[in-house]
Amino acid sequence: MATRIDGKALAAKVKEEVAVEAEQLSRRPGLAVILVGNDPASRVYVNGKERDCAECGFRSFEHALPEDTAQETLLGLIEELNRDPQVDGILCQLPLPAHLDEDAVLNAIAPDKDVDCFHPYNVGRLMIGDPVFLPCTPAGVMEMLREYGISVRGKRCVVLGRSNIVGKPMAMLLLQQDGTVTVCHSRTPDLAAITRQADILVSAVGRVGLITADMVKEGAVVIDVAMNRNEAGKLCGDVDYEAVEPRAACITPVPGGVGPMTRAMLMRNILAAARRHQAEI
Ligand SMILES: Nc1nc2c(c(=O)[nH]1)N[C@@H](CN(C=O)c1ccc(C(=O)N[C@@H](CCC(=O)O)C(=O)O)cc1)CN2
Repeated sequence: MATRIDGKALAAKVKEEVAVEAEQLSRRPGLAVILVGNDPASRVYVNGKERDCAECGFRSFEHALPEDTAQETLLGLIEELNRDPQVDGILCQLPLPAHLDEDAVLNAIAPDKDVDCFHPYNVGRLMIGDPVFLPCTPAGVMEMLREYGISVRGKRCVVLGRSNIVGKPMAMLLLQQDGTVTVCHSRTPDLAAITRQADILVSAVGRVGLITADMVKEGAVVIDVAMNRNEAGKLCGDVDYEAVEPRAACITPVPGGVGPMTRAMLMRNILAAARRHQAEI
């Protein structure tokens, strides 16, 4: 039977640590959250982040904008928040409505307030191994591996998905801890032949039931980053949990795995931003 990696419990522990450290600061850290439009899932995630902020003793400033918000309006708000000394971190909830230029929006956030670690400057710093912030979802995965005593060094790591938010930075963090990393994507032929070699398998594709038992090596660590809804509308990842669990050494559930860790790592980044801002004054 595999060890179930409990992201919910670990996230609670991380947030408690962040709250204790935040008490040492001379000013409460502040997060500005921008939500454009009416996507119900985004509303749930934003509410969750605001709750996390309260638990950690942070302030949160919500900016909910209508679906038809113009690009210039959004960029104007970000400029204001970049200058606001009460705001340590700025987060623009994704996805944005289709008429908005996501790259231009993310690039407008000041790198020292970019607690999602999406700005090209911060992505570059991550690439060269000198990060300002760690990207929340991949950092959450690394924290889970560390907490459960899973060393990456010398391991064959396979990452499924090549998004800028998860797949690419995930591969980079595994590489920086001396993993031998392969990134697979929609054009990868014979996916199963590669996933079967993985000591650590990270799936971030977004397809229900993608990872079946025959694709997993006996004793592998299986990390499911995806958040899908199955036919019954139930939240699930890419991994067929019931089938894969008996083959794995360790496995993350969905929900209760990587998702809560993403939020906890965001709190760490806000704390780090606030510390830096307060040291500058
Ligand atoms: N600006 C950002 N936008 C988005 C990000 C992000 O990191 N920054 N990631 C995702 C959504 N996301 C955070 O924003 C996120 C999604 C889900 C969870 C989570 O805790 N999931 C729970 C289940 C929640 C539920 O019941 O619906 C779990 O897995 O247990 C956290 C963060 C896209 N946008």
